[in-house]
Amino acid sequence: MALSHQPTAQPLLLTEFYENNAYKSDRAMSVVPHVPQECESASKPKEQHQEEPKQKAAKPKEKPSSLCKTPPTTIRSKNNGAQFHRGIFLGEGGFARCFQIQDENGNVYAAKTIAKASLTSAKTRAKLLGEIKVHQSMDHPNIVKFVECFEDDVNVYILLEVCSNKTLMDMHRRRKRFTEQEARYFLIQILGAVKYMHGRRVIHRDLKLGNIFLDHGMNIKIGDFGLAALLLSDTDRKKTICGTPNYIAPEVLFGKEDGHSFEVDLWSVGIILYAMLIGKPPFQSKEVNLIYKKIKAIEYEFPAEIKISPEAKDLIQSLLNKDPNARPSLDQIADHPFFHGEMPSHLPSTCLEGVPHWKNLTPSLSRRNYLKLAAAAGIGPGSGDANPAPTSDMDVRPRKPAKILPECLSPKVSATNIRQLTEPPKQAVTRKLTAMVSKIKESPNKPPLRPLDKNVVASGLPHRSFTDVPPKEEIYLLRETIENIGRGLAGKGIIEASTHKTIRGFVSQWVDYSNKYGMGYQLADGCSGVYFNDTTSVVLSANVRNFDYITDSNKPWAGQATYTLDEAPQFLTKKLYLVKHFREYMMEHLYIPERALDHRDTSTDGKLVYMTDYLRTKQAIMFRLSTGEIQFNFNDHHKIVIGDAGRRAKYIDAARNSTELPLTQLVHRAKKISKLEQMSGGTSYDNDHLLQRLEFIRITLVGWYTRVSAAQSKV
Ligand SMILES: Nc1ncnc2c1ncn2[C@@H]1O[C@H](COP(=O)(O)OP(=O)(O)OP(=O)(O)O)[C@@H](O)[C@H]1O
Repeated sequence: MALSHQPTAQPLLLTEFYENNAYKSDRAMSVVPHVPQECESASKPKEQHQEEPKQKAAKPKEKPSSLCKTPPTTIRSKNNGAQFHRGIFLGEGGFARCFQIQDENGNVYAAKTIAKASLTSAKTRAKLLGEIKVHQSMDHPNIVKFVECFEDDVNVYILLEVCSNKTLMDMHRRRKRFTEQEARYFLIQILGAVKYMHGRRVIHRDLKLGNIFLDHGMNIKIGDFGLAALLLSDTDRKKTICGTPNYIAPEVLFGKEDGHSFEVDLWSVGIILYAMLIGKPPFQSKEVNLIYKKIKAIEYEFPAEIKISPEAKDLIQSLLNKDPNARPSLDQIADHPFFHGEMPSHLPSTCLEGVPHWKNLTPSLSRRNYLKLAAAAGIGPGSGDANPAPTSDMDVRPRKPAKILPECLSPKVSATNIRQLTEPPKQAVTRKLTAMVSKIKESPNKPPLRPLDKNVVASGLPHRSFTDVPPKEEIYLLRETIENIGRGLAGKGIIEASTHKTIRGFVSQWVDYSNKYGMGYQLADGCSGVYFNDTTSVVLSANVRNFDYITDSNKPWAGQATYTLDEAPQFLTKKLYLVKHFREYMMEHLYIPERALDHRDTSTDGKLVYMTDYLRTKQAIMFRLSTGEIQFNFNDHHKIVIGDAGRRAKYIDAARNSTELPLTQLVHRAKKISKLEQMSGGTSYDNDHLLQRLEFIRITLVGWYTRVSAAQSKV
């Protein structure tokens, strides 16, 4: 029976099982066990800018997250029977693995997945329940949205909004330092979120670059409430020593008697600002005990070689004050002269990779941007008192209606129960196959998403030449399977289920220089591009006046920014040069009159079409385009483009005769030709091998789908 958690008249109490009790989880080293007052414990941190130096560990312990196996493609909630389609792997922490997940309405979420096998202790379960309850009660534009949580036989899933640009830590690793404009932009949103939390009496206690996520629009989303604490009253103090060494406030480490309160988050904000501008946290050291010694003595410096404004220095110094009560309040921080500097209205996703440049950020425009951002985050002028305390218990109860929480988190569940729950059902594989087959029989229009060809599943690569005639029993599945794979890939965010009913993109020429740079191509609309080996792309418009730069080209969260050639950022000089070079080469050596084919201009929505992936096999080369279309160029110059998630096809024969039609019709035509071939004694009727080509496409897509799935589940 599911355990229902009704809101009670009591304030939400974050389970404090670890108060005065060292928390021994390996989880991301966010908790420092038994930090001695004089810091005698020593351990070896990571070499560079580590957020989480290693604890003193007598024997290496497996991370609880390693118990979390990749969930099945279709996840069924035990709570209400809802089904979700599992997508790509997003990341791993100490406790959880995170996957993209899609519900039946097509909504995509990040599913923080925790293996039930890692929840054998009552403390761990209580801790997770605490995290869920606190996070569930949060509703702020700069806090990761909590959607719901549920369980299946093996895992607990926490559904969150997807933060497609990962964390500030990931961006920091690539960039090393941020500009003051970026730091200002991020900081105002962080302050707004922290003010909101504190207003609801929640201390985060683990604010750090790695727990600050970025959504697709480069907006801050604070996440991971695993160490959050709720203060029950104004005089309530917390005494647990917890946090991440580089970010931990002195009163947490050394104020055991007095405990700590909201101000620990302000300290972490100071560390975050320093790290964003200087490139590493202020007290970083190779030894954890040295970090603590430096924190105790507030021993840090501003390296002379790194230029930062006196306002930034002043703000950092005021936040890194040993006396928690002397630290400025959140609204005072937002009012600091540091925020009088240049403030952009938004950040382009290209700043994930390189230093952005702004033109004309005048003081009045910056002020307007600041006011707008501050208002949206609920901080700064006119946003009310700093840290408004809730006046009644109501304020700290979950906002959302009562939810059914995972049964396995009930205090009544024992470790043995959990183990029983997590044991894999016997003969699961056989059952899955049987179910798959009967599903095909019962519902020929809705075959399952799994590949059907066992050899392909095993090798992940096509194993047949397209001139082989496919076995009869496979033919009837052809259309359904292509459509199906299309849908599967669309579900994984790999191709779009297009709203365009016609095929738009078409690669007219290509040059494979992937041993050094990448795949160069020219599209039928006259644009030229290179898919670089680092998965970024640059596409040049047909008139060679502007270009688009794409990060993570092969990912659903690819970032695309447009520049004119005159304003090309410096970090793109080399890539731009290569694109022009490839273009000239293709124009000079490869020009073939493919453009005579009737292709529409694909760049009408302002963004240029680009290649998102490619695959070469012995018989064909396959290109995937940002329009969601997949093009197959066979070695004998026949081409087939599959679009609209497998519902539409364009067929171009060797003489460049082009036909575009629903895939069903192409399959029908192919079957007819095949029949005629058989009637004419098995010899080729028109040399098109159309059915075989489609079968080749099906198998390649199956193989590709399998490889992508395997790569995404490689954990
Ligand atoms: N909302 C999200 N959107 C995108 N990716 C996410 C999201 N939440 C988590 N991730 C990814 O999953 C990883 C693990 O998540 P998270 O850090 O919350 O797990 P954890 O085990 O609780 O972490 P920790 O060890 O810090 O306690 C993150 O580092 C990130 O890469």
